[in-house]
Amino acid sequence: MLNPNVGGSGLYAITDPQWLPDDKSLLLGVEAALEAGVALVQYRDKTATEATAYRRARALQALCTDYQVPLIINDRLHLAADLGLGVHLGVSDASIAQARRLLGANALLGATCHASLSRAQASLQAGASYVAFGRFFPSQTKAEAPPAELSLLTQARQKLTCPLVAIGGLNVNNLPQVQAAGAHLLALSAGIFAHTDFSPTQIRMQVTALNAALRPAMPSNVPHHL
Ligand SMILES: Cc1ncc(COP(=O)(O)OP(=O)(O)O)c(N)n1
Ligand SMILES: Cc1ncsc1CCOP(=O)(O)O
Ligand SMILES: [Mg+2]
Repeated sequence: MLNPNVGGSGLYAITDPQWLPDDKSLLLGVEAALEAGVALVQYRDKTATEATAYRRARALQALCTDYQVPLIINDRLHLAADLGLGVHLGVSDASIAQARRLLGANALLGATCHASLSRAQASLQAGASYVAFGRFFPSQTKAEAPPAELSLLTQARQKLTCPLVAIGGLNVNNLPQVQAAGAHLLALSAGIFAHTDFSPTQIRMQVTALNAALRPAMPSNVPHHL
């Protein structure tokens, strides 16, 4: 279920060790985002060892459970399986079909589709719960991510009935146009967590400002699949 605080169309907070480098900043940062209202959290950490990733994911799982917000693991399918969590997979990761088999019918499975509607359709056929397009703007977190045009979201909205995630360089200024183009979920990493001096207060204020920039969801905007 999506967080009712954000009415079914909301923020998807993605962690990154660039912005949240240790256990303490990760947990305080994500808790601040949860307090201010995010619909989904993704634990994305390319550099942690398996043991560290397990410890951090376990702690995030407890935190997200308290706030009744789903936690999704990036890339690490077996970690997701060990903890009974969902997973987000890209073109170079494990396949959606394999993840669906391993994680079962109820797991949240996200698929990166860059700028490809046909990849989105194939991912949904294979069992994805949502599809993610982008990057739509230059990203500090992942500068090399392939670009996509906002009109793709409008086309996807006409062709697909699943929740649509937009990612890449989103911020309080461009959020309204990304939502207006058709995104249900707005995925941000730097736009939530990157600050010169780490501060949960800043993160809380940032998420509050992002939510204020979002138009309330109309009933037809609410994705029913999450
Ligand atoms: C919500 C969301 N969308 C896209 C991505 C990117 O996934 P991927 O292409 O596998 O790249 P990495 O994140 O693994 O670098 C994502 N993580 N989340
Ligand atoms: C993982 C990923 N995939 C495409 S852009 C991106 C990073 C998103 O982070 P930011 O919101 O900081 O651009
Ligand atoms: Mg990946």
